[in-house]
Amino acid sequence: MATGIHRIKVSPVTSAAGWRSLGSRSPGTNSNASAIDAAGSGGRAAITNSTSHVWDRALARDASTLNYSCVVSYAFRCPQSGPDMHAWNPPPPAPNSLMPFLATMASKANALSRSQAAAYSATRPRAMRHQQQQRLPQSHLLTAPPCQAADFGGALSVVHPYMAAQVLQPRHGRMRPRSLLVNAAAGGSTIAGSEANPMAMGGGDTPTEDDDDSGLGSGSVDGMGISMDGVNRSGSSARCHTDVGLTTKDEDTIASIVTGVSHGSVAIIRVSGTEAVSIASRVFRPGGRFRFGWQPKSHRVYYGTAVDGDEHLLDEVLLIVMLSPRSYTAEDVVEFHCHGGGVCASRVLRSLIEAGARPAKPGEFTLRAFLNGRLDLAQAEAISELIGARTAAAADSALAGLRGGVGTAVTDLRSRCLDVLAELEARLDFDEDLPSIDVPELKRRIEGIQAGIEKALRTARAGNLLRTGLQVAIVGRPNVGKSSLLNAWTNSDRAIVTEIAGTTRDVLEATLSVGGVPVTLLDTAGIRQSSDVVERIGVERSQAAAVAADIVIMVVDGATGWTDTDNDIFRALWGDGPGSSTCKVKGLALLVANKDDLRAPRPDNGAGSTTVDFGSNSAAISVGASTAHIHGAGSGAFAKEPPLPLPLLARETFAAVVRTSASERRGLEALDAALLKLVGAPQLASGGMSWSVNERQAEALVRSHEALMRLAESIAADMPLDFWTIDLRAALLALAEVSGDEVAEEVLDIVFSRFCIGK
Ligand SMILES: Nc1nc2c(ncn2[C@@H]2O[C@H](COP(=O)(O)OP(=O)(O)OP(=O)(O)O)[C@@H](O)[C@H]2O)c(=O)[nH]1
Ligand SMILES: [Mg+2]
Repeated sequence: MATGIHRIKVSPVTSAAGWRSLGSRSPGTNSNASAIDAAGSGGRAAITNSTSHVWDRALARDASTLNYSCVVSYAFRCPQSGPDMHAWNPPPPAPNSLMPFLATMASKANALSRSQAAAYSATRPRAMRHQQQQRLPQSHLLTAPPCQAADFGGALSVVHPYMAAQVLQPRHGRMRPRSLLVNAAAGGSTIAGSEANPMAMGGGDTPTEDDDDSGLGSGSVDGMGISMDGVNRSGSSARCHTDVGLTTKDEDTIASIVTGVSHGSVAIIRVSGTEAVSIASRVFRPGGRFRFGWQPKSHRVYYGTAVDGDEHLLDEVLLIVMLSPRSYTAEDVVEFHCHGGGVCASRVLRSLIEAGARPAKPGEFTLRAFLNGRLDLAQAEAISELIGARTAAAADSALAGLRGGVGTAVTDLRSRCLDVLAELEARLDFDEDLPSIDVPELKRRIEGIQAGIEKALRTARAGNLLRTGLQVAIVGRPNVGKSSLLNAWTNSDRAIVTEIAGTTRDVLEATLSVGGVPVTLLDTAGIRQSSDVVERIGVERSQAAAVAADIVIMVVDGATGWTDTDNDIFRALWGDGPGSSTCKVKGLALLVANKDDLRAPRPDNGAGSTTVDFGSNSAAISVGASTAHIHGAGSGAFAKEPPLPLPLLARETFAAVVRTSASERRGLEALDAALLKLVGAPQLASGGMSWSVNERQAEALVRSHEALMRLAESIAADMPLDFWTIDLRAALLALAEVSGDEVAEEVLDIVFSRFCIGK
């Protein structure tokens, strides 16, 4: 018994470090600690033996279940009568400040129809089996009148999270990680609720006057990761914090320049936190009619000046106030729009820091947005990707993620998993009451979820290509037209081109977008034996570039064909072919036969055409309206004699031969197509794409998929139901990591450390 709450803290699905970070706060110093203390010690101590059993088991069960359903269960009883009055030690802001919240929950619960209630009636946890005699009908459970203080007391029970999730839908955005689940069942009244999105309580993106005045949405409950902040309504809308307990969210007001450091005409400084307005007021001097008195209103722009502590003028500025929760961080935010160029913004920022703000750490604004429930983790990552996007397709993909693409897909998969879990749990709890499980149907549902995961995983490759791009090294002997090809492909004069062999000495970079994939082209020095020290170093660098590249394009002179020198270069790089111990190149390989314009016309293949012959694994595709053709081929070699006679090893190494004329800018479309086909992303060529999962998300999805595979094995082996639920919960947990509903502090650190300062 002594482990009630603490057992939850170290439950296998919850970051132990996360809970420790909450629990380590000294009791009484803040509402978190008070609430935990009340529930963890005082509350437990006050419960009678028989009820304690229910309490303890129910909490322990729900701690694991709820974690999977974005809900942290926090059952409590209010000190309405008897010794429970003393259970809250020290008395937290509850119950009075909790009442408006509970009233909201009750009215939401009341809104749920009886039929829905009946549908979920079987989902109550096993703990309630012990209460069957006193069990309230579900309709009663959900049609309790709005809560009054007197309604609390009596036996405790916990409502199944699945039902709780149905009871409360956030008005904005998605369900958030930390939720409240309260069910004080006795004396005829029951409240069931789950605080999902803090926005749902205190308003969201667009709070209405009603929201501000109702008093119902003002509180947030802080305990077990749920905030119970006092609400300051002086001029601002409700402030709702959800401390996820994973990364400690400090209460500092932070400031940073959020625009780039390069010279622009405007620089923006963002200040975020509870003191944002007061700190900004110490620096900002309003002009015009506000000169003699200024009470900032949300989402208004004010003109004025910024000053330092000695009232020295620093800059003329525009000030935008965005009060919580209608801001990027969901905190009070003030932005200073200064003159660009660095100096003005730096001086204003310094003044803000002297006035009490703290410099923001990298990614801290977005971290706060995540912690405050403004974004899920996948959306936060999408912001970082959007900022770093190098092509329009990459930006499109990041935008799709930012608008909830990944999160929505994963939420759907999770809710399907939860449906299955609820059914299994119900069989565990009420096996005598319910029909047995339809195993073939269950298998079908699990396969459906697996298919959904696989579909999400299929986006990973294209997403990765868009995010990281490709390094493509162009190698070959001198004078074959490598630099000319780079210039033609990038439509630039980046590289020096002369008829002198050995013109390029160093590795030269140029970027381009190939069907939306960001490509970094590396032009290299022509590879040959040389007594010239500088050229020798250049050749070494060429080889090093080829070794490190994702794709190596070897250029030969298409008019003269494959020569002995080409063969030497090929052997130096690929040795006895890919996979052999002598092969240095790790990436994929393409062969370009340049100077196609100089090639003598052949009866079967006019000089104006460009032919791409793929080796193994390629199907016939046509490349737009160009004259290029890509032929399917047999295994491991060109199906028919390629347009360029090659030794067998070369045929097996290069996935395709592309004929180009750099000087006439021909064959470049075919080169694009060959490159995209080589990396398996021809669909990107059509431009734009939907969301994609990143590496971290893909890894979690793979774990979820594996857990479902284990579940399928458990079913096939006719293992007990308990085993099935273990695997299903593991699958759910992995899915929760994608959106950040359950995520370790270290993961958050890694994700947000990738951001730059000011984001
Ligand atoms: N006719 C014709 N000439 C080309 C073509 N591509 C390049 N050339 C010419 O070939 C010569 C060498 O071109 P570069 O691009 O400098 O060749 P490179 O492979 O970079 O040579 P190095 O830098 O010395 O290794 C120049 O005179 C180009 O004008 C082509 O497609 N057709
Ligand atoms: Mg060159």
